[in-house]
Amino acid sequence: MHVIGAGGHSKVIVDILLESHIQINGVWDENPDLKVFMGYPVRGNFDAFKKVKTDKVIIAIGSNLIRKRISGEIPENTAVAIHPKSAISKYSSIGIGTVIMPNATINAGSIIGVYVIVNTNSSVDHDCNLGDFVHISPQAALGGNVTVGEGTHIGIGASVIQGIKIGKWATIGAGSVVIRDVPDYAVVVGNPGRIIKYNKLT
Ligand SMILES: CC(=O)SCCNC(=O)CCNC(=O)[C@H](O)C(C)(C)COP(=O)(O)OP(=O)(O)OC[C@H]1O[C@@H](n2cnc3c(N)ncnc32)[C@H](O)[C@@H]1OP(=O)(O)O
Repeated sequence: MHVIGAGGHSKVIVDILLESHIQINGVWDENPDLKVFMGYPVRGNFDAFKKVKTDKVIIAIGSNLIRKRISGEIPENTAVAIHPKSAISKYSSIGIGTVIMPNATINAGSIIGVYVIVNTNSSVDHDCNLGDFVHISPQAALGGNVTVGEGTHIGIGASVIQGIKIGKWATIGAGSVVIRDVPDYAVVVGNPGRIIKYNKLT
C-alpha cells in the first residue's frame, strides 16, 4: 500500500495498515526534506507518486478539501483502511478511500461515502448517511438517521441528536451539541449549537 501524506493523521493510518497486516510500499509527501516516516521511505512528492500508477493507495490527509482534490488525481477503486478494533455493522456500507480508526462504531443501515474519516472512538449510529470527504472527529457521536453533507467536519466530542440533517462543507465545533438542522457551509458551536459564521472554501 502507498500512503499519501506524512503528518499526524498519516501516523494513525500507518498503524491501521500494520494492524491489518498490509504491507507499506512507500510514503509520499510534499516536504522534500522528509526522507523517512515511521521507518518507511518517503519516496517523493505527489507528482512523483502519480507515475507509479497503482490503486493500492490511501490518502492520509486530514483536510477534507485537500483529500477531495487529490482523490480526483488518483486511480479509482482505491483501498480503505479499517482498524480491526472498530465495530462496523455488516448492514452498513463504506466507500472507497475511507478510513475507520480504532474503536469507532458504525451501526446498521448507515451509508458512509468515499474518502471519509471516521475517527477514534466516534460513533455513527443506525441509518446515518455520511457524504463524501466527511470527517467525524474522535469521540463525536451521531444519533440515528443523521445526514452529513459532503466535506463537513464534525469536531471532536460533538454530539448530533437523531434525525438531524447537516449540509455540505459545514463545521461543527468541538464539543458542540447539534439539535437543529445545519445549512451548507455553516460553522456551528456550543450547546445548543448555534451558527457563528459560514465557511468559505478556498
Ligand atoms: C485527531 C484530531 O486531532 S481530529 C481534529 C479535531 N479537531 C476539532 O474538532 C477542531 C474543531 N474546531 C473548533 O471547534 C474550532 O474552534 C471552530 C472551527 C469551531 C472555530 O474555529 P475558528 O474559526 O478559528 O473560530 P474562533 O476560535 O475565532 O472562535 C470564534 C468564536 O467561537 C467560539 N468557539 C470556537 N470554537 C468553539 C467550540 N468548539 N465551542 C464553543 N465555542 C467555540 C470562540 O470562543 C469564539 O467566541 P467569541 O467570538 O465570543 O470569542
